[in-house]
Amino acid sequence: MSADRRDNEPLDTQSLDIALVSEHASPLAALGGVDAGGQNVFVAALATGLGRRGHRVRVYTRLDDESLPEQVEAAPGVTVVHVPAGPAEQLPKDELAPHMDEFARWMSAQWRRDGVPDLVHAHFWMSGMAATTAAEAARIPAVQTFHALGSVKRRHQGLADTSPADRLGIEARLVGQNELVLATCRDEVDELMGLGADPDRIRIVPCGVDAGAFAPPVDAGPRRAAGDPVRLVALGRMVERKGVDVVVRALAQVPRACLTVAGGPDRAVLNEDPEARRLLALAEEYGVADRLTLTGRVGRDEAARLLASADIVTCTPWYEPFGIVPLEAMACGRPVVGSAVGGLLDSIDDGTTGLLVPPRDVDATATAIRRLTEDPELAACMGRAGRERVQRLFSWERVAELTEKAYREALAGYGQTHPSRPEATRRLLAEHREELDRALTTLEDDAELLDRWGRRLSELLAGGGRVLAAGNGGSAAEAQHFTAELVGRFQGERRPLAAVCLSAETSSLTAIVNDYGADEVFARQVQAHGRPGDVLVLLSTSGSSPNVLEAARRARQAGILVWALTGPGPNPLADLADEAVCVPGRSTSVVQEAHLVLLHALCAVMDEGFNRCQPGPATVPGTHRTDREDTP
Ligand SMILES: O=C(CO)[C@@H](O)[C@H](O)[C@H](O)[C@H](O)COP(=O)(O)O
Ligand SMILES: [Zn+2]
Repeated sequence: MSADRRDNEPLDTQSLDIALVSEHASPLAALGGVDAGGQNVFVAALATGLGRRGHRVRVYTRLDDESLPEQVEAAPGVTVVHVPAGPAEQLPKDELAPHMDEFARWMSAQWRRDGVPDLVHAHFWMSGMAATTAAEAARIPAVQTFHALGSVKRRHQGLADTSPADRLGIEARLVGQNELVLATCRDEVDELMGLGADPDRIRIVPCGVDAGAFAPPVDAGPRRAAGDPVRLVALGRMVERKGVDVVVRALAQVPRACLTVAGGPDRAVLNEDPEARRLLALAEEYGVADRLTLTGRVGRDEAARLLASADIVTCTPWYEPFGIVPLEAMACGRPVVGSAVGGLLDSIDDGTTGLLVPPRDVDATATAIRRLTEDPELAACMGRAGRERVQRLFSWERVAELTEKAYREALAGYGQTHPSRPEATRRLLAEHREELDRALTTLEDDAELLDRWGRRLSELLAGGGRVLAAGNGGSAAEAQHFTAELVGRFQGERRPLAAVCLSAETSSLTAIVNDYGADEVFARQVQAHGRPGDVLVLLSTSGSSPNVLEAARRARQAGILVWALTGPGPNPLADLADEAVCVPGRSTSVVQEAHLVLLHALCAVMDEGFNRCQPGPATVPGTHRTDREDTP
């Protein structure tokens, strides 16, 4: 249900209809318990959390297997929608961007069919491409979580970065297009500002951890006898930037420690993995090979058990957008030695729940590990503080709550800058009225002149003289409106008066344009119909239309009085005319409307003067209706 349709419900409590877009990372992978990446877990936990808070959540993810149904009810209030965009097969992430337009079109059509959500929240830059396109068409706010930024990846990976070349530009554009950008940590806020983000439109919503699945061991007996080796655990993908080599090198300086590295490909093929081989070779080189174990891929339960079994969890990446492992380690009640980068700066409370060390600094890493191994009390205390910290700050419930708060702010902000259609029209009318009001107020300064014109007209017309009027476009209509008031009647009965609208003479106009050129259209008619002493009323908002200026010149040559109604002065027509009223309106429409008010006022003054010169009803034979006051 879109916000437009619920204007009466308070924005801070109504349940929301939310679209999450996660183009490559389906929450079903995480909800099904299959090994899933960080974004799958995040989107699944967020969707479930929002569903639990009473919102309707639709998660849009790419159909990458044609046997999948279009929609899956994934959790209470949560539907996963498979979007056909590109081939229905798994594609590398770097090949998905060209399919995002199709993704947006399909999603827009589905919204038209099944209801437009209140807002859309995209995860990762490519989802943002689809989400912002669909949001703009549906007039709803878009919110973006990048999870990882191309600029950071490029900085750290250089040529090894295989992202599409336009990723950085698109991320910078998304930063401006979204109502709010959700950063997962303070470090990301700085990165976003580097991309040009307005700090007022960034909110921090961290990643969360399931402190039920990741928990300290139930058996809390004595962990380690004096002299037992210290157990270090590192968990993560088997890639160089995770910096596990730093810990391998540090082992040489921490004689009693052994390191278990979990993650990467299946154990069976681990020795084909380049990073695994590099680590093993390094361990040989440093003489610590007997203290290094690589387990290969582990499931979630196994990962939780491993972390809980550690004395210290190490997490020493070169860079890390957020980093979920420190949260999982803290949830397991373990102290963490982590690099002082990215999200780790927020998740690890340095000196309280773990120790931060500069990235790629072997000596500092070894020192930190030794400090904790030499002081098991401190390590235990940090472990307890870590668990308390994740329960307080990094629960998925809190993530859902912070996200919901951001959504409501996005909706309120969007409501200010993108009012609903009737509201926008109401504002337009109010602004127009104000401008018109200002213009009409200044007309009161011209009361004396109008009065003079009115009296002059009544004398002229009573004495058999003639009024000519002309203008272009809207002003042509005003001119015609004016002459109709004179030839017909304005408010009361009187005889018909001689008034000709030159811009209403279609045959003459076309013939003159055709035979003499556009500048002559009014001038030639002035020559034809005007007599010395007559009045020519010329209307022009710009005061500079050549055909109107030419008419003014010709009239003055013929001894015809020229009165001009124009927009803001000075202008050429006002200069050429005998007298002019220049309306100080900014818009043409206000000037035109003010001209009509002026002409009606002129008719009123004229009628009043005319009736004084020639009192009594119309003297012209023929039928006339007295039940109507003003025909035009
Ligand atoms: O009514 C409008 C705009 O509100 C137009 O038709 C407008 O009158 C035309 O563009 C005229 O050609 C403008 O001429 P002028 O008022 O500058 O002499
Ligand atoms: Zn107009």
